[in-house]
Amino acid sequence: MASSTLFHSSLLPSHRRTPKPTAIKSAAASPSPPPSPPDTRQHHHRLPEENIRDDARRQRNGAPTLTHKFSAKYVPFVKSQSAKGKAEEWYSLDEIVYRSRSGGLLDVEHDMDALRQFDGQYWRSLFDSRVGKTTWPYGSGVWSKKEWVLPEIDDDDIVSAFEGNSNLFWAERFGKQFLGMNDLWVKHCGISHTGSFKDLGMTVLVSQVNRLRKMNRPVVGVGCASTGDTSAALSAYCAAAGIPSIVFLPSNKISMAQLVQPIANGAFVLSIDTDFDGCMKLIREVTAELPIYLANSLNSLRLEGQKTAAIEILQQFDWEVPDWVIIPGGNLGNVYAFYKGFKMCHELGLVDRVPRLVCAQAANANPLYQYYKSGWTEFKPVKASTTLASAIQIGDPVSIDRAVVALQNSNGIVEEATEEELMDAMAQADSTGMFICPHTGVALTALNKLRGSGVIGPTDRTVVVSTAHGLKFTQSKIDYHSREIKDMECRFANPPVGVKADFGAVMDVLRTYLNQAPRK
Ligand SMILES: Cc1ncc(COP(=O)(O)O)c(C=O)c1O
Ligand SMILES: N[C@@H](CCOP(=O)(O)O)C(=O)O
Repeated sequence: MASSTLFHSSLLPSHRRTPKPTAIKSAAASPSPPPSPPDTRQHHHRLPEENIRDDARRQRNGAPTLTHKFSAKYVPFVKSQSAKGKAEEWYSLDEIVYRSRSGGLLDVEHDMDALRQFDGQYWRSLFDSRVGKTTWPYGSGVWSKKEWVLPEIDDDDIVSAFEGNSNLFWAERFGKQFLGMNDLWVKHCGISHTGSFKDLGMTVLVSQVNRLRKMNRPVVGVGCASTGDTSAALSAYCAAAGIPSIVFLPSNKISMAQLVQPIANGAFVLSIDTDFDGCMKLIREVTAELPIYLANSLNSLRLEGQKTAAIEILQQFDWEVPDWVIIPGGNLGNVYAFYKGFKMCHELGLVDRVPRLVCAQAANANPLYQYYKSGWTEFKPVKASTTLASAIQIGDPVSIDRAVVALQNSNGIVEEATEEELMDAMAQADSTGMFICPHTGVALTALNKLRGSGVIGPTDRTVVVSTAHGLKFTQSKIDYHSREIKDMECRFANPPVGVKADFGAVMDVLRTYLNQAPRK
């Protein structure tokens, strides 16, 4: 599935458009510029054996020495952001560590003072200058923000499929017809190399593993537990770099399209007779014993890549902040990644606020929703029941604390969707030209409910994050359109009509159809 970049600013109401930034902060005010993108125009006489990495290397060698250094490190994740101070406990990103001394989560902390030496206009212009190029590694939507992601990694160590730069789709008809909205957008993170947003995080994690292996650190392979998308991304990026990957999958709980991805990419696939939470427990135990690097979002490196989708949304709106961003949640790393991306843009002066976040869960796997409804008083993991949104069938999310920070600091909301609601929402969206996954159906249901209650207004600029490609979940669509889902009316089913190979019979069904078909 090819990634595409569509900037729809010309479609926006004119009051929503802002002029493109032109100048960067004056040299006198800045100590020294961060790396700017290589000018590939000088290098169209590439030797036959050379490639884009060579172009980038040559460009670096000719560049003036940079006195300015950006850096990042692991620090313990703190729930109360106001309690954030100078962390006494920290780790280099070259260490293999997933938990703080007290057993809590870690976070990647950037040297914000160094980044702050450059103003928001500078960063906006730098990021904008890299969009749509093939320059290594900036052709990737993730690595086009390299200074904010993994500033210290050598470009040669990066493993990238030029992920990101995904389409921000103006859902004109869906918004108008089903929600009475005129400014609804769908960020298609699933139109990506392996068909989900996981590519954004995996390029970062596998690149860092590549670096660690070159440094002779003990990493024999990379492993994850998965509901199908993390495993697909992990196996593809590892295969590209020649690194062994090991995936733990709950048997019979992921789609066929997802299962075949790691198999085809040469991963060592374990199909385990448990659910995702059981696989997650096992991979944590295994990675504590063996030199297998943990690739789930418990590993905070992943979120550094995933946060770039938030930055990209702002960029695609010419750095205007949408009112709402709605994200389906399972293991709950992504909602925090979005928050982090928005917060960095705010703190570094690219935008003036963060949008309100909504996290949407399947009612059959809703521990965050229940926690939210309790007024954040009591978190209880649940036993997740079967849901057609199978990638978020998770009852004990590892990033629960991160999600709470993201929601509390963005005046956020948590919503839930029943099986019927999420499938109907998916079918309605598909009927307007999309082809979304059931998880995006969960997010659209949340939007529907918040529109219904008036919390989201008709003109609010709203972005729904679509997390995976619909082609990964065709069986659920087939079952819906065949009305073969137990206890579900399948109101918007559109089954094919069987007809004899006979002109009269074909004409009869066409006449009936044309008499009933809605006219525009
Ligand atoms: C397609 C899809 N959507 C949404 C999610 C939820 O993301 P997170 O686990 O970061 O909450 C996942 C994975 O969990 C997923 O694979
Ligand atoms: N949906 C995920 C579940 C695991 O999430 P992760 O972000 O912690 O890796 C998957 O596809 O496996």
